[in-house]
Amino acid sequence: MPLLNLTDVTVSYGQTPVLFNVDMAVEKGEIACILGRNGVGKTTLLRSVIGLNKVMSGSIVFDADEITKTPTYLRARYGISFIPQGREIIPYLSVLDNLKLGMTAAKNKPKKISEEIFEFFPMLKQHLKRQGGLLSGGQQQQLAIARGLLSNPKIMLLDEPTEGIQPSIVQEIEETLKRINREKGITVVVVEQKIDFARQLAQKFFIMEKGSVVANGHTADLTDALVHKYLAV
Ligand SMILES: Nc1ncnc2c1ncn2[C@@H]1O[C@H](COP(=O)(O)OP(=O)(O)OP(=O)(O)O)[C@@H](O)[C@H]1O
Repeated sequence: MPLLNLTDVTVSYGQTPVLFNVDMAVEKGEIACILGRNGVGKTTLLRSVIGLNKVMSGSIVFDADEITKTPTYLRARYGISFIPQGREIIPYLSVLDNLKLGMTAAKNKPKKISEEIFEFFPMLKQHLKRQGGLLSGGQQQQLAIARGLLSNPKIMLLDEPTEGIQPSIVQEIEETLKRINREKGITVVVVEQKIDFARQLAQKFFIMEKGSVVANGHTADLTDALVHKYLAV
């Protein structure tokens, strides 16, 4: 059984439907990417999985539990972590306090930040007392991923983690996500615009167009023809 399974999911903003009959299955331990041009519904899809957008019809099953109507804070406790577009670091809180926010979402709330976090993100240890808003974009993205990891998730959903970030940090983020996946067995779903990053990171892809999944498969089969048809601008 897939870890995350969306069946026939439809989502609207007011009267305007944005996702139509979306089917998507992500297996435990895999890294999947969701691709598509601007405005096709990728963010809405991730927000629906964590419960920030209401599903009008269809079902979302996570780790054998039906969660379609489950409130967001419970989905977080079940093990879904969402790292939003734009990172949403609290600018006036210290790096340490931003990290602690992640722990509040966990099921068994840890008492302190485990050293493991700094093995994945050594940079954060040097900046614990700094205000989150003073970090660079790339550092804030790493803080957002670390905060997401502190909720002790089974799956991490990341919305455009490389947006506006310099290439060397993009590379670092790719390697860290692979390590988190490999060493902790955490399933990863990434919405991405950078095709090369997606190809290198993920084993599986889903392409969306106009609110529907129109192609999916192994990233080895993400051909230039598919990229040209659905992703080229
Ligand atoms: N809060 C909202 N109210 C109304 N419509 C919205 C809202 N948020 C998004 N939309 C619309 O829903 C559609 C899907 O948007 P969404 O942000 O999910 O797409 P996306 O693929 O993530 O785009 P991008 O790559 O630009 O982030 C778009 O037509 C967008 O204008």
